Amino acid sequence: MMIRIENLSKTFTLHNQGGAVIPVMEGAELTVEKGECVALTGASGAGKSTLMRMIYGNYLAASGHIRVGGTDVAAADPREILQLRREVLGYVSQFLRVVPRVPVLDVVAEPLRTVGVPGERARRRAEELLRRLNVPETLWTLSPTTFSGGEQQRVNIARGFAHDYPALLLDEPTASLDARNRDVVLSLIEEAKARGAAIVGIFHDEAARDRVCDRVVDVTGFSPARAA
Ligand SMILES: Nc1ncnc2c1ncn2[C@@H]1O[C@H](COP(=O)(O)OP(=O)(O)OP(=O)(O)O)[C@@H](O)[C@H]1O
Repeated sequence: MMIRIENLSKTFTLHNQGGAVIPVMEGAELTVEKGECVALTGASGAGKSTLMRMIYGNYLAASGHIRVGGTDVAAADPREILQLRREVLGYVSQFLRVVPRVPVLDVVAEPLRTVGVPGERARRRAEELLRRLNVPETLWTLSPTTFSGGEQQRVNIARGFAHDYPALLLDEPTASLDARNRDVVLSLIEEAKARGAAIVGIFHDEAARDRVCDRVVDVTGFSPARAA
């Protein structure tokens, strides 16, 4: 088991609405084995993004456990969460957070450098991913600030797959990609599974979901309304 969520609950406190406390999740349970990819489903507002943010440690849990490898994210301090994100838990978001003036090659190689991979090897891995994702070589030395949406997304994916994270969160990884690059991303996901990564993702692209996901979990089942 790589990711195990136990009896997880979440409330939001609306400070601008008299401190109203809204329960959004209750008693959530989810286990993702090594090499398994689980898709979160449920209508808009059901809580897919909230669950992903909780696993990544962005949102605090009201109670319960979120075990990723040997760390309980629900109880970890910020330093432990940062270490987990560097080494164990990757997150491919929908959008690249562009750092001004950092060239594409460094953006992609950075997660590898952070875990101690030597410069030359990190650069070769970055080049390999950029080539596979059809990012033209003429762009590699530029900052992605001015890139198109699809180009930025491909840089983002290359960065997210540079280090072989044991656990991965994918937020609509094929959104805004053409058929050819969509296929490359699905292959990267399949390769990550084959080397044993545990993956949780949101896939609105149903054909993509059917191809790479082993299981679908509807987060509607985690909503407190059901228990009430
Ligand atoms: N920071 C927040 N403060 C208050 N309420 C929030 C916050 N984030 C999410 N919510 C509420 O929690 C519920 C779940 O939202 P979430 O974004 O997780 O849904 P989702 O399933 O990802 O939806 P979508 O498919 O539209 O992205 C919604 O009712 C939303 O309004």
